[in-house]
Amino acid sequence: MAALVGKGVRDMLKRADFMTVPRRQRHKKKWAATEPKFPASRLALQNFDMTYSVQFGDLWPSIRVSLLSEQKYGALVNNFAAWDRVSAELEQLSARDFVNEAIFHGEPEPENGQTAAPPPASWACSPNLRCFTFARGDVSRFPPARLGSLGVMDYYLMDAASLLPVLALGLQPGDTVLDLCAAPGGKTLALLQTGCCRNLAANDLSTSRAGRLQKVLHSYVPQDVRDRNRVRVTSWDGRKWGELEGDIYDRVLVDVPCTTDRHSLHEEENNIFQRSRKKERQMLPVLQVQLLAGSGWTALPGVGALGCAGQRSGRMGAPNRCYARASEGAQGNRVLLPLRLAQCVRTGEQS
Ligand SMILES: C[S@@+](CC[C@H](N)C(=O)[O-])C[C@H]1O[C@@H](n2cnc3c(N)ncnc32)[C@H](O)[C@@H]1O
Repeated sequence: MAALVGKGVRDMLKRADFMTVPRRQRHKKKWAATEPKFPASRLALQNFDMTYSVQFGDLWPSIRVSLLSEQKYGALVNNFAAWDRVSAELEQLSARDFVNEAIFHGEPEPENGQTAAPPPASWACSPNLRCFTFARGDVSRFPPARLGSLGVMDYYLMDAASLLPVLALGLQPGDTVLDLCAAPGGKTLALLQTGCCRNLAANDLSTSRAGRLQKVLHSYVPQDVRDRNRVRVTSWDGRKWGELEGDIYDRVLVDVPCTTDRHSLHEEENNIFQRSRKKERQMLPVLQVQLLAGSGWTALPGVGALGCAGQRSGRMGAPNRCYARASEGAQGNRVLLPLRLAQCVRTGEQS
């Protein structure tokens, strides 16, 4: 019928149709058209259901529950405080040091009768990290950290899974370390706790976030240790780090910006799944790869993970992953570790 009616008539009909609509309804219609279809947090969940159900398979429902539940913290013991007293106090709360348990008392019990995969022969964990968590199903909270007798805070509350990249980096005494995307500083602090850093460069593009990182360092690390470890905080664009300093570090942690999944599921404010941030979200994998490249990462034949990060770009948004690069031994072998949420599940904690 549209083909039979001339343009002038169609315009007239449109105008007539418009004029028959009462004023209030007209206004309502316009408002409804500009309103987002659903909240960013719902869009986030939809995205995660599509992406992660494929990536994590049977594990996804339990990860989903944990992401939707209240965050459960781990208490990273500050070795620059009276760590033995702090550990004892945390034990009194019935919390357990999951790092110590995993390293010295073997792998956690495999679930559903599955056999736990043996750790790779080359696996070397960063030493001296102590992080307490409450047992599965125990939703107790840690009291806020306090200033200890040595003038620094007792422990740092963080997502226990955030410790995994630091453990996986396998720091050795005397290492020079770069933390390329460091703020607000949980992992930087953990790197210092190992006691292995001869030099630590902590960088973050955002000056305000780098300021938060400085505050964390001041609250947790004594001045002489900061001086001794030559901790340097910068606010450069990590994509250009290679041009500025070249490849001079033994260990590099690149904790790339990501879809901050828990935040995206719980908060509308500053949510990367807002429609206005679609482009930014789609570009995240590109930024992640640029940061990896900027850190001096060179893709080796057979290392597919770097490509993966790029391929997963637009459709679903960026995968939430931390990448750690470590040079190993004289051959300079590099490992790229896509640390997935599944690993948090293996620690027996909610991520
Ligand atoms: C996942 S957060 C890092 C969290 C931090 N590692 C921690 O454990 O507390 C990613 C960080 O990357 C920073 N960032 C984004 N683009 C960057 C760039 N081009 N160069 C350096 N840092 C960047 C963001 O400001 C953000 O603080």
